Amino acid sequence: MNIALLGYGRMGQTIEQIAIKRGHNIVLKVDKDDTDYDITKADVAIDFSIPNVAFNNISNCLNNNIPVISGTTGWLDNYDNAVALCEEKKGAFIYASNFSLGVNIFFELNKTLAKMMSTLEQYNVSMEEIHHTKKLDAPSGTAITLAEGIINNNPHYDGWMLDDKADKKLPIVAKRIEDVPGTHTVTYQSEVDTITIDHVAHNRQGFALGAVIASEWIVGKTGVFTMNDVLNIG
Ligand SMILES: NC(=O)C1=CN([C@@H]2O[C@H](COP(=O)(O)OP(=O)(O)OC[C@H]3O[C@@H](n4cnc5c(N)ncnc54)[C@H](O)[C@@H]3O)[C@@H](O)[C@H]2O)C=CC1
Ligand SMILES: O=C(O)C1=N[C@H](C(=O)O)C[C@H](O)C1
Repeated sequence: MNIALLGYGRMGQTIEQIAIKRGHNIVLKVDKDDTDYDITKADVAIDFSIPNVAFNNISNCLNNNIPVISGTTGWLDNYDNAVALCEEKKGAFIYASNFSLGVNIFFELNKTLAKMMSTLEQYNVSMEEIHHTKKLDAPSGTAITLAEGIINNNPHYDGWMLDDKADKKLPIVAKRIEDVPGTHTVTYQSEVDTITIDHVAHNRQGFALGAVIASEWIVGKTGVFTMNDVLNIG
C-alpha cells in the first residue's frame, strides 16, 4: 500500500517505521512548510499533525478521493464538517482520539464500569491524564473520549471540566511531565473506598500500529468509521 504521512513529527516517524515493517511504501511525507504536493499518488493518507491544520489536511484528502485516517487531537469543532464532506464526496474517513488497541479496549471497559457505577450515588468520578510537555492540547483527546463514555452512561454527569469542579461536571486534571507518552486514570471515590482503572502507554508504538491497521482496513471502503468498526468491538 502507498501511504502519505501528513505530519512527520513524533507520530509520523513512528508510523513510518511500523508501516515499512508491515510491507508498505511511504510515498509522501508532508510537514509544515510543504504546501505543494500531490496527494493522489497515495492509496491512503495518515494525518498526525497539529490541531489548526488537521481539518484542512483531511479535506484535501476527501476532495481528492483519498481515504484518510486522522489521529490529530484538538480540532473536533470541525468534526461534523469532516463527516459532511466525507458523505458528500462518498469518501472514507476515520478519526480516533487514540488508535492504540489497548486504549480502545479500555474505552469499552470505561463505558461498562460507568454503567455499573451509575446507580451508586456515593461515588464521585474524576479523571487524570498525563502527557509529555510538548503536547499542544488539554485535556487530551483520549480523556475527552473517556469523559463522553462516562457522561453517556451515567445521568449524574452532563459534561466535563478541566482543572475545576462544578455540579454534574466530571473533573479532569491534565498534567504535563517530560517524555510521558500518555497515561489516563479514571477514579471512582467514596468515603469508604476507591476504584481506579488506568491505561499507561509505554511508548508511541501502540498508537502507530493501530493507525497503520486502520489504514489497511479502510482502503476500498466508503463511509465514516471508528476504531470500533476496525477492531469489531463495542
Ligand atoms: N490518536 C492517537 O492515537 C494519537 C494522537 N496523537 C496526536 O497526534 C498529533 C501529532 O502528535 P505528535 O506527532 O506527537 O506531534 P509532533 O508535534 O511531533 O508532530 C506534528 C507535526 O505536524 C507538523 N505540521 C505542522 N503543520 C503542518 C501541516 N500544515 N501539514 C502537515 N504537518 C504539519 C509539525 O511540523 C510536526 O512535525 C497531536 O495532535 C497528538 O495529540 C498523538 C499520539 C497518538
Ligand atoms: O499528544 C499525544 O502525545 C497524545 N495524544 C492523544 C490524545 O490527545 O489523547 C493520544 C495519546 O494519549 C498521545
